[in-house]
Amino acid sequence: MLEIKDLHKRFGDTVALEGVSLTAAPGEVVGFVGANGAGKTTTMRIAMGVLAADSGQIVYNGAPLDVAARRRFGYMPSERGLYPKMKTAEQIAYFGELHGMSRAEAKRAAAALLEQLNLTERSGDFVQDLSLGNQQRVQLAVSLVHDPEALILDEPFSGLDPLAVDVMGTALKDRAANGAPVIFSSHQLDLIERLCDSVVIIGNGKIIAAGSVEALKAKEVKQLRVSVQTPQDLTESLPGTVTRDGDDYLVEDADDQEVLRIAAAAGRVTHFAYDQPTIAEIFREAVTR
Ligand SMILES: Nc1ncnc2c1ncn2[C@@H]1O[C@H](COP(=O)(O)OP(=O)(O)OP(=O)(O)O)[C@@H](O)[C@H]1O
Repeated sequence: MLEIKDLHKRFGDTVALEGVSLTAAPGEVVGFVGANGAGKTTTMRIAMGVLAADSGQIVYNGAPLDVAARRRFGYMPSERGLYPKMKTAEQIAYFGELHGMSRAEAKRAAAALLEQLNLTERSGDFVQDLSLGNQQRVQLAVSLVHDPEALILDEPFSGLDPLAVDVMGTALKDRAANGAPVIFSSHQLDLIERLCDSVVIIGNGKIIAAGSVEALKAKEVKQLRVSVQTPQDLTESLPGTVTRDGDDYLVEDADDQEVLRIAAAAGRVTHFAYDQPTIAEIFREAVTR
C-alpha cells in the first residue's frame, strides 16, 4: 500500500499543496486528475523524493518510503529523461542496470518490453530519431524495466495515438494485475474512466473528490432513464420531474418502482436505469463547485 499523507508545499508565495493525501492499494490503478497547476506533478515529485515537502509523509507498506524502496519504484517524470544519442534497446537495458540488474537480465527485460510495446523494430534506432509517441513508449519501458513494485507516472498518455494508448494501458494494467499500486496523472478523462479503479481529483492543491470510479459515479447519479415502446406520451403520467431525451423519458425525484410500474403498464420497457455521469462530468462538477 502506498500512502501519500497530508502533503504541504509552498514555492515562495505560491501554495502548491495544502494537505494532499491519497492512497494506492496493491493492484489498484489510481487516476490523478486536476486542472493545470492544481498540484499533480508536485505531489508525484514529492512521492518520488525528487522534491521535498514542507510537511507530510510518504508511507509504503506501513513504513516511511526510503531511498532503497524508491529504487524499486517505476517513475515517469513530467520532464522526460532519455539519452537521445543512445539506441533504444541499449537505453532501456541501461536503466535496468542503473536499478541494479545484471547486464544480461537488463537486456532480456528490455527485449521483452520492446516486444510488449511494439517497438522491437526500433531496437537499434537512436532515441532522437524516434517519433515523440515512440519516445514516450521508450520512457515507459525505462520506468518498467526493473519490474517495479509500484508505479508513479506523470501524464504517461499525453500525445499518444489511440493504438499507443491501448498498448500503454495494457502494460499498466498488467503491472497492477501483478500487485503493483499504480498512480498516473492525465487530462484524458475518458482514459481515466477506462483504466482506473479509483480517481483522485485535485484542485488548487487540495483533494476535492476521491473514490472508486463506481462510488464516484453512484454518488452523482440523479436521473432515471426510461424507454418504453408505447404510442402514448407518458410525460404527464409518470411521477416526479419528467423530461424527454429523444424517445427516452428522464425522471427525477420519483420512486423508481412506481415509475417502472406505470411504464410497464403502458408498454414494453426496453431500458430502465439510472444515468451515470462520466468521469469528465464528475470532474467538471467538482472543480466548479
Ligand atoms: N519549481 C517551482 N517553482 C515555483 N512554483 C512551482 C514550481 N513547481 C510548481 N510550481 C507551482 O505549483 C503549483 C502546482 O504545480 P504542478 O506542476 O504541481 O501542477 P500540475 O497539476 O502538475 O499541473 P499541469 O496539469 O499543468 O501539469 C502551480 O501553481 C505551479 O506554478
